[in-house]
Amino acid sequence: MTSIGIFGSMGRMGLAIAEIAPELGAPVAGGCDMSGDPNELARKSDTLVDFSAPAALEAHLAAARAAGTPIMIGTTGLGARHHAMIDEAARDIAVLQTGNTSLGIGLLSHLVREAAARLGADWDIEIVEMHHRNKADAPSGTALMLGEAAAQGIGTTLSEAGVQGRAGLTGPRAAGTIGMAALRGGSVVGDHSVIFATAGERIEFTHRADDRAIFARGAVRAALWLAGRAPGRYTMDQVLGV
Ligand SMILES: NC(=O)C1=CN([C@@H]2O[C@H](COP(=O)(O)OP(=O)(O)OC[C@H]3O[C@@H](n4cnc5c(N)ncnc54)[C@H](OP(=O)(O)O)[C@@H]3O)[C@@H](O)[C@H]2O)C=CC1
Ligand SMILES: O=C(O)C1=N[C@H](C(=O)O)C[C@H](O)C1
Repeated sequence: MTSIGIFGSMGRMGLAIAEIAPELGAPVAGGCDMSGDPNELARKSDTLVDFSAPAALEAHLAAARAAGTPIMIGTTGLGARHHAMIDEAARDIAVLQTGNTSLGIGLLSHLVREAAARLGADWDIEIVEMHHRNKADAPSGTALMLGEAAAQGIGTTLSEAGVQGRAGLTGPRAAGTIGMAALRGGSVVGDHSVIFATAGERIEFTHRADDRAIFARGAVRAALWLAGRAPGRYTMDQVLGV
């Protein structure tokens, strides 16, 4: 049996993963949070998941690398610096990072890319997400993934086309942009809508997460899939086969 070590084990996601992993045949080797030794956890685990915070990523990757243990990273709010660290670690171990481990979002990313490519330049693209009041980062990692998929569909990148929130005298909407808005409140697990709007009609793709179990299941599946893989950076598409 392949054992899983959990970085961020006492958090919302860490607890959900600890509950689901044994049901999927993976015993939990242990967990680690602000206190605890990442190196010890990496050594005693066959595969790792990280649902903690960007500030912890460097230490978690170093521990995984030193132990030669694959790692699935679900933490969001990562910047270019963090992605460079992940690329570097992927030279020595199998690594997968994604802002959303659910099957629904895996499929939705493809649908959004396809819709953006087929609808063409006269359709405006807007992304709205809502999460619980305790979420630390905005926009969500998922919104950024969906934004990147839409940007690919229209032949650009999110850093070129993205517009984060709007306020004040913004003037008319600039053509070819992808607007993003983040709402926070209550206990919302995670809602994402991608809206395609043109004169006289609108298409809306919405995914609603009702339970963190969907993320936990995907994370465990990905971590098990990574076990025994050659070093490299893998994607959730490869795990889900969507
Ligand atoms: N990819 C996906 O599918 C999903 C990704 N996420 C992402 O996962 C992350 C965690 O979410 P969630 O579980 O809701 O958050 P929580 O705040 O509930 O949990 C975070 C955990 O990480 C630990 N932690 C925080 N900072 C550090 C640090 N510097 N070093 C070590 N451990 C640390 C916390 O420990 P302590 O209690 O000691 O502070 C806590 O156990 C977020 O980035 C979130 O966006 C969430 C859901 C799905
Ligand atoms: O913090 C959360 O809760 C979630 N974070 C991920 C994100 O940033 O997209 C995934 C999910 O939406 C829940």
